[in-house]
Amino acid sequence: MSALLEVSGVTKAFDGFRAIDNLSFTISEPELRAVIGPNGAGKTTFMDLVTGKTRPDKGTIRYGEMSTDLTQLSEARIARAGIGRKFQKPTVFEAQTVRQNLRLALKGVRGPLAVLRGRNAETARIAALAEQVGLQEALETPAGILSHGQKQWLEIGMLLAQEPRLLLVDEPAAGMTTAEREKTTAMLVEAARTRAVVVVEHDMEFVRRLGCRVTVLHEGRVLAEGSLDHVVADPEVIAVYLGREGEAA
Ligand SMILES: Nc1ncnc2c1ncn2[C@@H]1O[C@H](COP(=O)(O)OP(=O)(O)OP(=O)(O)O)[C@@H](O)[C@H]1O
Repeated sequence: MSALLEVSGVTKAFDGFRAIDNLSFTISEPELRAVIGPNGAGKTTFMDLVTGKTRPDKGTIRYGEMSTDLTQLSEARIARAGIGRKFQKPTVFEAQTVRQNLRLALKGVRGPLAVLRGRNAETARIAALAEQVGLQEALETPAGILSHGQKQWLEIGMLLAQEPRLLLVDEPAAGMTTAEREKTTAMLVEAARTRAVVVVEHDMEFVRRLGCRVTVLHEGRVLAEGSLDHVVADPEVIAVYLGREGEAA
């Protein structure tokens, strides 16, 4: 395990308000990491900064062996460097089948996999991806009639087709049934065996099942980090996050 992403002293303010405030933390490769925190903690802004959608006012985001500073790269360059992002809402091509969606995703493959040629190799790769996301029985199904959970899995499959080194996933469990959540957990755990996967999630049960290191953000900074048991026992985390959720319940 070595550092793949190193966020150092990153600050981003909107109209004087610091959404990210001198944020520093590291993600290893491979690793599965959960990022949690109350509304407005800066989770989305963090992902926007890593993917180049937003530029920081200060700080660096170093990535890969060459410690490339992502804050200097365009969104397209960052994506080509192997950083994939899954937004909360699935964005699959509804009129296309699962197979066609996966085929389209493979067309955008970067690097050594671009040499993947011939129908057999492509068919095998699509079958493997479909199996990875539990859609092997649905290859000829139009994406539009998949369940919400299946659409999310298809999109995860489409991202995996791009062989990302770092995959950012925003609230994958939202709107899923319990059975779907369990399958999603297994999928993310498996994907993180060979890459870094960062999951932003509100659902604590889901985070518990991921069984990974957890980073708690609050007011744009790391409030606590460690196992879920460690962070949920932290008095500051209880005060700003768990306590608040408890009140809302
Ligand atoms: N483009 C923007 N302009 C102004 N303020 C912004 C902008 N983007 C984010 N913010 C503010 O920055 C803070 C952090 O927002 P962010 O969306 O990153 O939090 P979050 O942890 O993802 O919250 P949630 O869990 O609600 O999605 C919030 O107070 C938000 O209102």
